[in-house]
Amino acid sequence: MATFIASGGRVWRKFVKTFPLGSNLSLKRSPTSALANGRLSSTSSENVLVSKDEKSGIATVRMNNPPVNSLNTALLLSLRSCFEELEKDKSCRALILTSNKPKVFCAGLDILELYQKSPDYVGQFWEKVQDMWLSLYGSRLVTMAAINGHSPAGGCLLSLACDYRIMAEGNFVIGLNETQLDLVAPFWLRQMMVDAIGYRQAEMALMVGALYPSNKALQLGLVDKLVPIEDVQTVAEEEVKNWLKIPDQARAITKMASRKPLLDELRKRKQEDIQTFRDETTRESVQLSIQQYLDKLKAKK
Ligand SMILES: CCCCCCCCCC/C=C\CC(=O)SCCNC(=O)CCNC(=O)[C@H](O)C(C)(C)COP(=O)(O)OP(=O)(O)OC[C@H]1O[C@@H](n2cnc3c(N)ncnc32)[C@H](O)[C@@H]1OP(=O)(O)O
Repeated sequence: MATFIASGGRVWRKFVKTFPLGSNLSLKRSPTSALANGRLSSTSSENVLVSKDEKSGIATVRMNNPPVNSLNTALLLSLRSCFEELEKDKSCRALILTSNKPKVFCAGLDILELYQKSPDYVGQFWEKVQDMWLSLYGSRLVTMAAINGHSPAGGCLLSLACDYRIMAEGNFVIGLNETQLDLVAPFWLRQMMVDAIGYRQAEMALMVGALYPSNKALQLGLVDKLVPIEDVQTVAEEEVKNWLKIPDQARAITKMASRKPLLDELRKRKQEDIQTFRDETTRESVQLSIQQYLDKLKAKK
């Protein structure tokens, strides 16, 4: 269903569309955004909320998968559908990725999707991670991560796939802590880390599974800007507008020129990457580490 809503001088396109596994993509206003002056509608089952300002062509994509936006199958499918939908939309020029629940941007992969599942299941799950990443990292749009909270592991993956990262100041962490779960970040994730912070720092960070507080992440270049949490969205919108002063075509071609080798490499090695993931995550010792990690998370309370 698609309707157009005119409000406050801007035209809002609103539609609610059902994606596989019952996840929804809806275009609606965000409660805190300066771009937001459309009509608000919501249902509790929506795991991705999207608002798009037709005039500027800036879309805000809010992950809405309580409590911590862990990337389960449904959220991965919704994110991919959403990125592809915006990619096809000729009037869309930029995408801001953020969390609908401040304080946690994304807790990474849903660990339960990796625990006590069949090799086929985890293989299919991993392909959804790959496909979501291919659509975000390979996007022609300006992509901005508005990291309004913790961003470990898969949350860091999402952030690194964007063109620019703005993070909330304070006691929030970001990084690739895979080794702490006895997991090994795949080559395409490791490469993004190297590209962001350089070989030596990435090598150390990946080996020890480091999670950095936001000020250290800024110092390393893992994020590009730190702002108070309440300003993350506004500053992201301002930053996007600066980027949009550059002609889209030249910017997008330049982006593709630098990202194509890694995109092509994953496309070529997709099945091998899935096989590795299947074999490793279902290994008994890794299952035990995942179980211990889950227990640790629960015991936190
Ligand atoms: C050669 C070998 C190749 C092998 C291939 C391996 C491939 C590697 C894949 C690489 C990519 C990504 C890997 C991952 O993303 S793994 C996930 C890692 N994530 C984390 O370590 C984060 C864990 N969570 C936290 O640290 C905290 O939750 C938080 C994000 C800091 C938020 O803290 P909070 O205090 O606000 O919330 P908290 O009480 O901890 O959590 C609330 C409930 O949510 C549950 N939960 C948290 N995170 C996850 C998660 N990632 N998956 C599933 N469930 C999660 C938590 O247990 C609480 O549940 P409950 O309320 O107690 O029931």
